[in-house]
Amino acid sequence: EPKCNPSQTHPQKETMNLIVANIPLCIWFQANQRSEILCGLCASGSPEPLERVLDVLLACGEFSWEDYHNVRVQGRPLHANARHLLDLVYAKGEAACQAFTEAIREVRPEDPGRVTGMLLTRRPTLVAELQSCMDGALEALLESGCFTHEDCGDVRLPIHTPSQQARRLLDHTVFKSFFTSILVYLSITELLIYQKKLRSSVSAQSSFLNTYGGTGHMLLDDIYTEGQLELAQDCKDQGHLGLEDIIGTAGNVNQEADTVLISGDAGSGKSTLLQRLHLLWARGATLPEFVLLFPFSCRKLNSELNELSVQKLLFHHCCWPDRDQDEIFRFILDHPHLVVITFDGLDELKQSFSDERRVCCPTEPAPVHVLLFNLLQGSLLKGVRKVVTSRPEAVGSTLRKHLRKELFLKGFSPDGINCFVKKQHHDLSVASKVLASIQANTALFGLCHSPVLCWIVSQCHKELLGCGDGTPQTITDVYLMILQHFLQHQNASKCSEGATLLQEHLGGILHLGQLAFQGVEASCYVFAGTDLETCCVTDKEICAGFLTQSKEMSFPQSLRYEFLHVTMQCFFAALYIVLSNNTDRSTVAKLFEADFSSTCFWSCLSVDHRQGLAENPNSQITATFVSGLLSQRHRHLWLHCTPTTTVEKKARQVVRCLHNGMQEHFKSIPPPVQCEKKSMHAMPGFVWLIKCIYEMRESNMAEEVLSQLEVDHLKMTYCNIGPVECTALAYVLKHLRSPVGIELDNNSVGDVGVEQLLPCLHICKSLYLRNNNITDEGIRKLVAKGIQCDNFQKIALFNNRLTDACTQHVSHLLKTKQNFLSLRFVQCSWCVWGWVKILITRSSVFFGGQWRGQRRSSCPGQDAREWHITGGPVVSLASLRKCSTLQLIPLPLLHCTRLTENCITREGVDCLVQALERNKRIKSVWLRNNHLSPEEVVEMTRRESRLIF
Ligand SMILES: Nc1ncnc2c1ncn2[C@@H]1O[C@H](COP(=O)(O)OP(=O)(O)OP(=O)(O)O)[C@@H](O)[C@H]1O
Repeated sequence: EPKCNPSQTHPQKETMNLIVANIPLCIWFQANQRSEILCGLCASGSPEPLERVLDVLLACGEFSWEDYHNVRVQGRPLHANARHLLDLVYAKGEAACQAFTEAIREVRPEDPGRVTGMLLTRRPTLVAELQSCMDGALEALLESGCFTHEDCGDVRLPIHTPSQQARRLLDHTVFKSFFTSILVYLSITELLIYQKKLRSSVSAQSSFLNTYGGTGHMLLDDIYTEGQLELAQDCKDQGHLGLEDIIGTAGNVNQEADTVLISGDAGSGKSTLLQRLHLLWARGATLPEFVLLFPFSCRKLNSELNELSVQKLLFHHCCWPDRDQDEIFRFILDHPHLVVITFDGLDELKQSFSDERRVCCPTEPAPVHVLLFNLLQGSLLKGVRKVVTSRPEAVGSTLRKHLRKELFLKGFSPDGINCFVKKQHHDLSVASKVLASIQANTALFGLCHSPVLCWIVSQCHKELLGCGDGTPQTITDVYLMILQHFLQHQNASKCSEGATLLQEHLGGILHLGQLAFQGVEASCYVFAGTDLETCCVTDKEICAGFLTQSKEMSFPQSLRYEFLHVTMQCFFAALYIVLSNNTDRSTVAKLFEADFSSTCFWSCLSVDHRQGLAENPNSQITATFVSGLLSQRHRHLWLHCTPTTTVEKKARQVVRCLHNGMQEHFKSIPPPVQCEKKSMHAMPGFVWLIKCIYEMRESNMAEEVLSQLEVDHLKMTYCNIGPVECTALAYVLKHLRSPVGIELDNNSVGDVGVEQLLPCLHICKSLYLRNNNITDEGIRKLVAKGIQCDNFQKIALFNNRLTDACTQHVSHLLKTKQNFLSLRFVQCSWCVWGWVKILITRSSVFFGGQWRGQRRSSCPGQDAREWHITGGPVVSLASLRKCSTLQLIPLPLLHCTRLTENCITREGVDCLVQALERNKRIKSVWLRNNHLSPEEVVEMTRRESRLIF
């Protein structure tokens, strides 16, 4: 066996260096490195590193189950298993070696020699130290699962003296995992005590949900509902992602980077997701491999004006070690991969990300944002895993290059909405009424995909159930509902509504509005008592429900407040803009300036002031609310609050801004290249303007704004379009004068979004919905409407969640709509019979990559050769020779091996020959091992030389 001397430089580190040095992998695998890799995999005595490498190799497909079992032979010594693994990897060639090195990087095993070595060299001192903390050490080992009760009993045997017990414990540790060694190490230092303190403080901070602050406490455990978390990169078959995947290996794109980004829209649940992660870590229920977790909120970091070192930042802002600060920090520096730091709400930081100022020394003080940026880049605390959340608008390319991976949080799924409402209302009859009311209004159902809106809607169930036909349609409607809800709470005895209610509370609304407005202006979301005084916010207004006390660790003495949610702050800022006479006349215009860097308040700042400051996505949300509040539908509410002429003037300003904003986009459309269609590639700002127009819900205005849009094709790929945006798009685009192609690939349209798009299907020539999480139900609704729309002639649905069940709708569409031109499906989970059903209908159908898709999705674990494409289906394939555009035949058949071993009979080959007569593009068709006699093979080869038997 190779000798593993813990005091030497660790072989795994060497391995890493080699990988970095890019030595050809096969050479690297040859004998001279072998013993070092072996030692790296086995030095801890635990099979864990080897097993984790195997997990990665299995997951990436380099190893089959057979390989796995060949390596992991129970009862065989660990070194023998590891040797077998190396042999196998080497035998498999370069690709496997590559995957193996990646796997080692993924697993990045701790330097076990270092810790076990430390236990060895410090053995005499440890024996002495352990005697005084034996109980704590055993408790921790038992709790973590590293020791069993028998192990503890063995250590504790009464025949042993205390020093013998300590020695026994150390002896046991040598044969256990690396984590056991770490725990023993923690036990004799202050670390274990610090970890406990940190866990309990993280648990205390994350047990309750903030939004319920003013309306009663809600335990996170009782209300947490899983949201839809997806990898940003186009990862096929990624399936459902959970909390552990945030740090897990799935979707890693830059192995050298430490930072994972979770992006999502306002209210999509990013903070709540992190809160859940913190709570579960504090309980030891997730990320057990991380010894310390430090949670930060960027919103709160804004108020730290002193320069700090990283050590101070961690200890001062998260949890203060009562003793041995330096030793604990040393542990963090020495074992970075056992530590996670989370930063919630990067978009709320006053400064935008920059990698210009480098700080590499952990004791060097620097402004907090500089520390944060250096942590994210890995210049500080390299190896510590960082998880950061942000709105997508606030993430630029400079940060992206430092990301290990990016995940998108897309709010609740339809099932999630169901589950959340039931958790919110224990009375089942109320829950079902609320759900029925939400489902009856598809616009509202779309809105409820956003957790914050779902929370408001279900919080205001009385208002919701009492509003008859007038249920909320827009985001502004939902926020007006909660405004009314809280105001009515204050009016317990009186029963005023609408305009009267607002008039009665105008003073309070303006005070809170001013606070919110100034906050949005200055990217300030936490308010001190003095801020409240400046805006004359009274105690009664504080208790009205819109504000909640901030859980600020660094200012425990002084009370600080936040709005229930930042979108609530934007709503109050919008109310202030609409109702106050004290705002600048140009406020509305500035709010709508389309270019983000010159939006709103941003442009009020001098250039010097702007430098380094973050852009403010909350201005756009405020602008959306201003549009809604100034719409015709809501103007009656302000009758008694502010002169009608002022409101009308502001409304005209909004309309003008929207009009101008759209014109800017239209002007950016390049003239069409010869023979190509005129196409507009919309930016997220365009979608935002569409949402503002929808909030106003004024048909004339929408029609007028769109009258100047002359394009054949509207491309809105990667624009973060979900059901809410689809509602707005359909409302606005239905006013287009001539039919267009609408490309919505790579968004989160889903079935609910598809339903929302139906009102504009009549002006839609083609609809591209690739990669949009659409199921058969969505297709059913799309087809039902599509067959009534003359212009609708083309649909692309690659990479959705379609099964065989939807093929009947597709064939119905093809049969019913004689003018349907093109249907594009790739990577759908259809089995071959589903395809056949469509194939036998008429049309030009593009089936590129279909076989691959089937193999991956609908027949997991099966090879294409196992499909039974018998004579019947081939007849159907052949029948397609009558089609006008024969795009489909060449593609699947070009991969000719695909028809090998498919039980094809003479009848099938006959049809194939006829089809091939019309198709000269196919060079060869492999038909080996089908159901043909030797005579039939000879005959067919004579008839068609491209057939290979
Ligand atoms: N997974 C969830 N389960 C239950 N409720 C949730 C969940 N996610 C969000 N919510 C509700 O929605 C509210 C807003 O969510 P959260 O603050 O997490 O969104 P966010 O994406 O961080 O928003 P922002 O970007 O504006 O900070 C929460 O306070 C909570 O009431």
